[in-house]
Amino acid sequence: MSDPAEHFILALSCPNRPGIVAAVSTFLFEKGCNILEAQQYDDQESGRFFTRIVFNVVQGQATIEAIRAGFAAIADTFSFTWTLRSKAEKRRVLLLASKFDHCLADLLYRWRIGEIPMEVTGIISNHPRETYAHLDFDGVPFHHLPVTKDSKMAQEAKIWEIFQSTNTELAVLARYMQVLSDDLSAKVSGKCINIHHSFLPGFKGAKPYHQAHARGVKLMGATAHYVTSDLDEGPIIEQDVERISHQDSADDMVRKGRDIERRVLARALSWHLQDRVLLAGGRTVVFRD
Ligand SMILES: Nc1nc2c(c(=O)[nH]1)N[C@@H](CN(C=O)c1ccc(C(=O)N[C@@H](CCC(=O)O)C(=O)O)cc1)CN2
Repeated sequence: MSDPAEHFILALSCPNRPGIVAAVSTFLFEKGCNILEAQQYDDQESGRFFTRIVFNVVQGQATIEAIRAGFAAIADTFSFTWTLRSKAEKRRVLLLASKFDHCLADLLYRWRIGEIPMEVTGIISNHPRETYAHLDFDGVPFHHLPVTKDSKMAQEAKIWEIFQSTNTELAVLARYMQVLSDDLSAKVSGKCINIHHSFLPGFKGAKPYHQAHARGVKLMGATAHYVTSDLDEGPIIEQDVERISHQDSADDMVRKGRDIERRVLARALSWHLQDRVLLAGGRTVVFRD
């Protein structure tokens, strides 16, 4: 029997129609489950329904495996795209970074203090370990994978080999400054989050702060999005901005930008790991905490 203290997260989307909530809630009730949280959204534009339900088992002997097996029948009936997992399950995350380490350092700190529960399967960088001399990688394998135009395919093959061999579920580009090929982007589709250092759509590419400064913007920001083969075009998960002025130099913007990038990426990663982010075509539905 499942321990009532263990909470489970059901996240699903499907073509919208009457009876979805009734079918799901009745199934959970009949399995002795109690709904603890429920958020839902009807997307009129796409005609799709989205919901995230947190529940525990309070009556009967149902195990999560039995609940999963029983739910599959309903999922077929309603054409659900769904996930069901224990809230206690730590997802396996691979971190990638380049020269700038502020997002990597921030995620490692939040992980070590337990703010973001996850298993860090490794750190990959196209720069050597010395680049992060002041960071604590204790217990985390570090992979220095330099890359050039000629070695890109071979380097990406190593990234994918590490992703697969470590049973990684999510890659995080924590200011990893190499554009992933169409092939690798397809392989990690929906399983790779990038932090872009501007408020998209805005200044794309490797140097958005300098573009923003030259343009004289009064607001600057950062964007966390799923990675697709279209550079900086993936479904947006989270964004934030800060007001700046004519007194802010490009370097000031880079400094202020670090803080925005850190908090936006941490929020996006945390929500993804809690199954709060559901893909909706080229967009996302985010059931924030
Ligand atoms: N397939 C994708 N790959 C990556 C994305 C993405 O959206 N789709 N985002 C980037 C991150 N990024 C901006 O957020 C970015 C990084 C790097 C570049 C770029 O032009 N890089 C040059 C090399 C630069 C260098 O060596 O310093 C290049 O790759 O030729 C643009 C945008 C991560 N990958």
